[in-house]
Amino acid sequence: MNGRACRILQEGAAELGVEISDELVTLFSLFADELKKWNRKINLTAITGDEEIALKHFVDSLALCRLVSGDDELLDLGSGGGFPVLPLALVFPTMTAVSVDAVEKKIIFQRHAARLLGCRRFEAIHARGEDLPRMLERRFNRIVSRAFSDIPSFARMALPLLMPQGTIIAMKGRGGAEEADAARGALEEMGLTVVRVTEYRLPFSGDARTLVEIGFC
Ligand SMILES: C[S@@+](CC[C@H](N)C(=O)[O-])C[C@H]1O[C@@H](n2cnc3c(N)ncnc32)[C@H](O)[C@@H]1O
Repeated sequence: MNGRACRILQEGAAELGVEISDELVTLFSLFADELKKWNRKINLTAITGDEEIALKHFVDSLALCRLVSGDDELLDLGSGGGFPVLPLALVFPTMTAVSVDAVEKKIIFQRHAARLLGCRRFEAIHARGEDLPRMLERRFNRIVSRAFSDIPSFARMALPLLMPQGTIIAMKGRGGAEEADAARGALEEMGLTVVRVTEYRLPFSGDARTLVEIGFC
């Protein structure tokens, strides 16, 4: 990752209240290089430039840091090239992180990247989210997704995997608050409610972002 991208990562994360040490910058840089290398052969992401990766994948994913912790058992549904789960696993090495995607080559990339980056408490599973409750006994206290599906479909998929005190967090762009409002009826039918909606801007670009937190009624 070039010098400007490293600055975007560190300064952008700092704006979101996340400190990225020089050691972590090296790991993120390694991650970006592998993402670019694999992306030439398999389609992982449309975001391919260093600065864009730093901002739209890394900093964007790290906005979740304010809502998760190193004690969490986190599940990322529809994680693609590993977002937001791998940046979170890097910042919180004690977090137990499980990543799921329906496309096997993306999961193979994530396993490779996690090994390279030393994310020991990370597991990537090739599956459809709908099939997970039949495949896994374990449950999670944070279930997250970015650019995955509409809120009711995501919540329906996450619900059987959620611990009683847990929360579901949807990372949304502009219009996330309206989407959360429109989802309230469907969520109530599942025994869920919107706990909090946080609107903010992505550093540097100023793009609108929304975090929608959902919990049990
Ligand atoms: C638009 S991508 C977003 C990837 C990543 N979360 C990100 O923000 O960069 C959506 C991902 O969800 C995966 N996906 C779609 N439906 C799925 C399902 N039912 N179960 C698991 N993964 C699914 C796709 O394979 C794809 O990688």
